Amino acid sequence: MSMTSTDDEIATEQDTITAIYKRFDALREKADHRFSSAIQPTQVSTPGGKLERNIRAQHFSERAAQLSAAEHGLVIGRLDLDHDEHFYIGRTGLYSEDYDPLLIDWRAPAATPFYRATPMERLGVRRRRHIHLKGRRVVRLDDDILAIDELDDDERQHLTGEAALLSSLQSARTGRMADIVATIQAEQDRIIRSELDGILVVEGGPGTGKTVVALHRAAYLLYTHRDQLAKSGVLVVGPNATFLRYIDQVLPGLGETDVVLASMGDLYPGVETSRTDAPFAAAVKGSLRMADVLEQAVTRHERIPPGSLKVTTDRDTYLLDEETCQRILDETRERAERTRQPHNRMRQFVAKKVLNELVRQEYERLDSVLDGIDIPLEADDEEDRDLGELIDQNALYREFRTSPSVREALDILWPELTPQRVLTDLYTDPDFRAAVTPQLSQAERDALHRADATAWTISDVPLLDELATLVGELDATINRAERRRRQAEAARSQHIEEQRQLVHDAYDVAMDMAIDEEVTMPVDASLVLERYHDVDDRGFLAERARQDREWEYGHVIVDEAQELSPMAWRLLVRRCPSRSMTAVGDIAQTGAPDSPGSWSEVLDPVAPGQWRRGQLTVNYRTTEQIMNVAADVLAASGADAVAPRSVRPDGEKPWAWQVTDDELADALPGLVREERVHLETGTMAVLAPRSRIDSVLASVRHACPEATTGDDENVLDAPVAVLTPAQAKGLEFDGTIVVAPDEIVAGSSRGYSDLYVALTRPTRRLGVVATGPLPDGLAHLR
Ligand SMILES: Nc1ncnc2c1ncn2[C@@H]1O[C@H](COP(=O)(O)OP(=O)(O)OP(=O)(O)O)[C@@H](O)[C@H]1O
Repeated sequence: MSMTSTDDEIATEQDTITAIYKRFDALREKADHRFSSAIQPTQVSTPGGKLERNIRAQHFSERAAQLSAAEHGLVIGRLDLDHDEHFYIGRTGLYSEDYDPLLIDWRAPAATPFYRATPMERLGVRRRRHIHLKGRRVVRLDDDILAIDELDDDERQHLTGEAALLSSLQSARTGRMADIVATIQAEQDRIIRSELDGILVVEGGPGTGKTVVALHRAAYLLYTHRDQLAKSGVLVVGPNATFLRYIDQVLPGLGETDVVLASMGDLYPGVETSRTDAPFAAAVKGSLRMADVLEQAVTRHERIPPGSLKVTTDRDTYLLDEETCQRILDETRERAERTRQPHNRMRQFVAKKVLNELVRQEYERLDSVLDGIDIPLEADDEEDRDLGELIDQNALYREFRTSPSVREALDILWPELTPQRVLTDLYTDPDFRAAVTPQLSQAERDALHRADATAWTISDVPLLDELATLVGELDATINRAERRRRQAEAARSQHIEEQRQLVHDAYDVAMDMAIDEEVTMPVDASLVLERYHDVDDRGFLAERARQDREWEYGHVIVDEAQELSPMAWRLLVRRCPSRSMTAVGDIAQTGAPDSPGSWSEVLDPVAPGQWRRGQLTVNYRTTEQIMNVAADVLAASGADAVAPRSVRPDGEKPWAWQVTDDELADALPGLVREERVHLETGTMAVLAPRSRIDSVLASVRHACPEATTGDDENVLDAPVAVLTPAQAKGLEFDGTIVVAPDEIVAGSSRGYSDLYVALTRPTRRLGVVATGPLPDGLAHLR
């Protein structure tokens, strides 16, 4: 076996690749064709016929999209096994016309050795070959020979080892994250294929692939647990909109579309925000104590007015004294607790109690008027023959129920609440706030104050969501939903026969699809039915999930998870009660001053005993030279964490430049120009403390007029991005200049973490421009 990619070998592989693409084209054409015929107007008007058409249209459009996503770099490599067997690994699985496997999907169990086999643990692999394609042309082969004992000396000298990985890491960045299916490393593969259940916390320093691995895990889980996840979808939560744009091509590129990408500010339907609070206010809002505060804030709206509550109707005026009100509230709360009903749901119950009381009082009044008639004490007493004959009790109830005065009384005792209203009261009314926050200090209480209560922030989203579960839907919404449910129920029973027919049809469609795609596994008809049945009414899964606060996802992936507050975790667990989650993060990169110091602090309260850890130890982004600088800063910060080891020895020397404050504006354009010359085509960022962003942008624009800041949604496409370290979190650039590192450190109690984040963004070149003393750890750069 030879390890060099001779022209002969390339030519041989080219023949195979050409044959695979030929088959691929045929399948793609078939999917396109099936899609076109599925969307043809049809004569069939039965529900079964429409269903079949919908299923076909959506299925084949998805299949066509999946195939189209797989076209670029369709074949990843080849595994040569013991006993002269071999097969090809690709972005999707393909069968020949005779049902022989042509290409194994990278997520299939059979592909695992491609990522995990090592010379020490060969897993039956003799050679792993990475096939590099340009379009459909084979341009290079990189071989890892694992059966080293069988090699002669000459062959050993040609060992290419990690050539494929290194060439991928050294390529210039585009401003968008790319997939890594060709070069997933063994420790990453273990995390990607880790079981679905429970919360997997993936820890790892900067650049260890936490984000990219989490996204490949989503693709793997959707492939492996399709039946479970296709119905419920996967939610990926990232820190901000720029980050989501940075990663949004990865999953579609892997053929997966049933994924919702959102930041915390998007997770409460109807409120979309990227506004942040001051760090102290954010810390108070994120604290677990807010769960109690919100509960008290809701209870506080259930009020007993001092004195008596007066109800005036056309008939008379009635008084509900304090004792009666108290009894009604006590009984309601007791029932709410027993039946676990939210506040708004109990309003009907309160109304019933109030009406009973009014009817009782009316009977009493009539008793005195109709002297001599035997009046019962309880209005709903069935024994009440004499009075019952005189009064239409139902009419009396109706009369009270529709009285504006009764409604007003109810609004005092048990008002209908919205999450927005409760939070507004908490933020704007100091007396209300003081009453419901006995567990907060005065400073914490004051931090909650806000003049414009509806200027919702990211930290408000978990609070609104928590309140939504405490108050429940409004009556009107419930009634609407109830009406809809009843109509649907009626429609369902009417069409029971048609429904049976649908299942029948779905089964036929499922079988057809199995045959069309030459898959040997039968497709599950009930899954087909569930997945596509209401396509017409409610749109695709991701859209439906995004709009529904009560949607329960099959799996949730959380990036930069170290930044999430305990209240945010409570929201996420509500979105995924099964707690099947992947949380990736690095405590050493935490920016928020009060954020948790350990994973157990945040996860034990929401998922005790249900979470486990995975570790990534190797940095694939940053060169060794740059990582050494970052590691010094990490050590100087006194953090326990150890910086990850870099696999890239190919780096250029980081530099530091000292200027005075006055010189900075003049110096920056020259430095930026020089860096861009070094980088040639690569991407670049200038990272600065928030207070300097405007002035830095102004001077960078002298060198590069298209430079822009993190507030611009096109920042990832700009040749130079001017960002704060917080905005740069999770992103990467070929070159980075860090401005005023001492101010970044002094900016918050987590300033060293921010500097560590800033220093670990570049893939190739790092420069530091200081206007003050260089912080510990950077001193020797000068
Ligand atoms: N196996 C791999 N093959 C090729 N590239 C890889 C591999 N693993 C990681 N990378 C690349 O390394 C870079 C860093 O990955 P990623 O952003 O996922 O790291 P991270 O751990 O999330 O970093 P940070 O915590 O700093 O945001 C990305 O460009 C990613 O594509």
